[in-house]
Amino acid sequence: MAKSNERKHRILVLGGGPGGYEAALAGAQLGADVTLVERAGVGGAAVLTDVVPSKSLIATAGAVQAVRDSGKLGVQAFVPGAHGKPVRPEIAVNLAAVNKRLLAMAGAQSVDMLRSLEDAGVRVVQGEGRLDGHSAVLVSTATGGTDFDRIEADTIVIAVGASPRELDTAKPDGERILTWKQLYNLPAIPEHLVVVGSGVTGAEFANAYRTLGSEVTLVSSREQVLPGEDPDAAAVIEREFARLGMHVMSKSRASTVERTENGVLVTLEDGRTVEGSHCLMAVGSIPNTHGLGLEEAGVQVSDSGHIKVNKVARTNVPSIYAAGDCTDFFPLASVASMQGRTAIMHALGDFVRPIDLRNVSANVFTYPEIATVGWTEHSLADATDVAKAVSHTVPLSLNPRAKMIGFTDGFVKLFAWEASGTVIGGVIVAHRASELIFSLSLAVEHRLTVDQVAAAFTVYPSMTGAITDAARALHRH
Ligand SMILES: Cc1cc2nc3c(=O)[nH]c(=O)nc-3n(C[C@H](O)[C@H](O)[C@H](O)COP(=O)(O)OP(=O)(O)OC[C@H]3O[C@@H](n4cnc5c(N)ncnc54)[C@H](O)[C@@H]3O)c2cc1C
Ligand SMILES: NC(=O)c1ccc[n+]([C@@H]2O[C@H](COP(=O)([O-])OP(=O)(O)OC[C@H]3O[C@@H](n4cnc5c(N)ncnc54)[C@H](O)[C@@H]3O)[C@@H](O)[C@H]2O)c1
Repeated sequence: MAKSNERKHRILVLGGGPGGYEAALAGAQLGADVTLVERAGVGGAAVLTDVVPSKSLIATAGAVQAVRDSGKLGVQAFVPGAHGKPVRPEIAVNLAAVNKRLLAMAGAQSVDMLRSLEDAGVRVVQGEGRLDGHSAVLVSTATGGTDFDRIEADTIVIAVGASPRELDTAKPDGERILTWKQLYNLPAIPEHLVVVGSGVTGAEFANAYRTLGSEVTLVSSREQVLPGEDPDAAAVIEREFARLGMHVMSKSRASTVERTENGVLVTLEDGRTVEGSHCLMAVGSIPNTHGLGLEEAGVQVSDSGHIKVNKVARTNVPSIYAAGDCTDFFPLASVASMQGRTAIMHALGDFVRPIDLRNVSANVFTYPEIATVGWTEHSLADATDVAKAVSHTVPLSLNPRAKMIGFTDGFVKLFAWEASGTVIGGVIVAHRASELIFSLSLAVEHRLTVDQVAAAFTVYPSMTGAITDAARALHRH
């Protein structure tokens, strides 16, 4: 903490998403003089267009799915039809109301976060920032607009996020050909949504819109959807997509997407075509680092434009740190926040723990969800100089709680070093897996052994029972 006659450490944060927000709060907490420059709204893309709206839409899809699934538990809904014959009521989703709800929620969360920053003493400047050397930022009204401020700082944290990647041959028009940021203007459920890209974004939206009532075609460039995920988990999701009646076109790349009179025409590289009413482009993101003055400031970026940072979020320029999707770390809100906080702790000489990407937990919000932490099947297969690992999978069809509540599609898979029994990773495919993975995150972070995990009590009956079952199965004499 600075004494009253000392000049405070000046921190300038560029971008108010999870990375920048957390950096600014940490700086204020440690007594620094903090300014945050944000061009759109505090909370960033995470709150305004990406995580919050998408997970709220998915919550609505989950409610629809729960009503549909309730039949399995003996719940029936009938209304009297013609001649008193009972008929099943249809589920109707009012997308305009859903979108209104989620955009209002995102806006309110952004305002709450702005207030928290201001209450903490952070100065928030609305404008577009770019570096002016390695210890100042120029702020303008917009890209190419009028500069109205120049702010000097001892430490700069760049947390400018990323934007949807656009293909020249499939330009989004905001009406029929859409990025995920433009989905929330849809007045009604699209009749037939063609989703291009089967990464996490594509899979989550394809699942949600299918459940909400759209016909959905998923154009997937790979053999299996969700190529970055555990192959057994991706297989469960593919089965679920098939059960939902989604058309998944594997090993198919879209080459062009065009408007037709009433919809869209997607042409694949092999010449096949798919017609739909709308197309969602989910082909990845590009970092918002162009035109930021990084090169002039001497900051190293990768070929893809991501800022290179170390485990304490520092770039090669000592006064400049970077956090979140604009860096070469994992593009997750949780990682962005951790990097933002770590950057400030390091810059101000506080206790800092380098970020270990190996321990990050993540979740794909499909139905069922896929939650992961630590080493995966892919990373173990790619690593050459590591000890031998073992794994055990418990299908949820064997778990009493899963059977009772009717969610048996999924499993718990645990990875451990064979010699020591240390838990090194896990995959949970289950309803609300995101809420179950934390116990495995603790085990991985604190290097618990399978026997230590197995020794903890779980509630009977519970889904977490499958975690201790898997740990018990990995016991070595
Ligand atoms: C559809 C979708 C769903 C997702 N769901 C999840 C999820 O469930 N969980 C999860 O952990 N992650 C999720 N992610 C990833 C998550 O959104 C990102 O990892 C997160 O937003 C990164 O935070 P950030 O701070 O780096 O950037 P952002 O949230 O992108 O914020 C960057 C901010 O910087 C501002 N900015 C940019 N350039 C400038 C400039 N020159 N001057 C001033 N301000 C500027 C922007 O306006 C923006 O507000 C999802 C991503 C997508 C696309
Ligand atoms: N639940 C979450 O936490 C969540 C949700 C969404 C995104 N994210 C984050 O965002 C990251 C990026 O995910 P993403 O899905 O947006 O991008 P991605 O880059 O992971 O996936 C894009 C996919 O599109 C495919 N593709 C590219 N061009 C294509 C074409 N012409 N035709 C067909 N397919 C094509 C690529 O092969 C790739 O599989 C994730 O790794 C994750 O970290 C997280």
